[in-house]
Amino acid sequence: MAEAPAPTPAADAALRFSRASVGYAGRTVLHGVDLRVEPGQALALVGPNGAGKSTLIKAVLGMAQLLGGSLTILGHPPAGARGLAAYVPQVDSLDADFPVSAGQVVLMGRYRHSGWLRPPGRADRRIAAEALARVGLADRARDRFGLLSGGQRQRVLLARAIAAQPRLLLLDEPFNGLDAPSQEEILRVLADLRAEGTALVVSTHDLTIARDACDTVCLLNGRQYAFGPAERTLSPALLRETYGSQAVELPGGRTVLVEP
Ligand SMILES: Nc1ncnc2c1ncn2[C@@H]1O[C@H](COP(=O)(O)OP(=O)(O)OP(=O)(O)O)[C@@H](O)[C@H]1O
Repeated sequence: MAEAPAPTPAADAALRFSRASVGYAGRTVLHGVDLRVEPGQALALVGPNGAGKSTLIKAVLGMAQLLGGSLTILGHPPAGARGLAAYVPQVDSLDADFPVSAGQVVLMGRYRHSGWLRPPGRADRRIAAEALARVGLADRARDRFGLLSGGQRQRVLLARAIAAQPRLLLLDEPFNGLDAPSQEEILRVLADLRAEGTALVVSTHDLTIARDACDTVCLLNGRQYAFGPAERTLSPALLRETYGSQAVELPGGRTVLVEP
């Protein structure tokens, strides 16, 4: 009798939260997080200010505490996932006066490969130069980072993360205050990275980007309100539940977010 084939173990998700609570100094700021992102998929984190979007991203990076449940990155806990994930911070969270060139910022993305004490080698410099070219800024390597436009600085930060060659890329409001060309350039690069199998987590207030550029959406406001395909999750009813009166439904069924 032919032997039954051994069951194939399910491939590890790029990111998985199971009934997770996260916070700081023992205090939970976000609970009930249950989601999964597959390689090559993009997840949008959507919720009002203070909802916990950045905290969820920081938990993946080991910068916020996991206070309950579980969290794995390609099957590893955050402490064992060094090098698998890279982070693109909000551009206005960085000191623009920091006296470094755009090329030097991107090269920082290679330090986890070369180590902080060893100077980056030729291969590191080539990978960093390719990353800068990928975001359309090959000719700006020598420009001072702080003198670039906000959109260009955001693209340099994306290049720094790409240079780290991550399997999971986390972006904290990458489109905030960006000019249209920079936004389009970033969306194009993100689509290419997904096609190569990189998983993305993007926090955003932009419902159009969440719907058009992401497969799944997680609605957050101190807890997870919904997680699932973008077209189902971005419904007027779920947005109103998450945002309260900040979510306004327009004639035609479109929902927009307004400041309180
Ligand atoms: N380092 C920290 N220590 C303690 N509490 C923090 C820390 N960072 C954020 N918080 C708190 O955690 C909660 C969630 O904040 P978080 O920055 O994750 O929200 P967010 O959804 O990213 O908001 P925004 O859209 O305004 O960036 C807030 O109440 C905030 O005050």
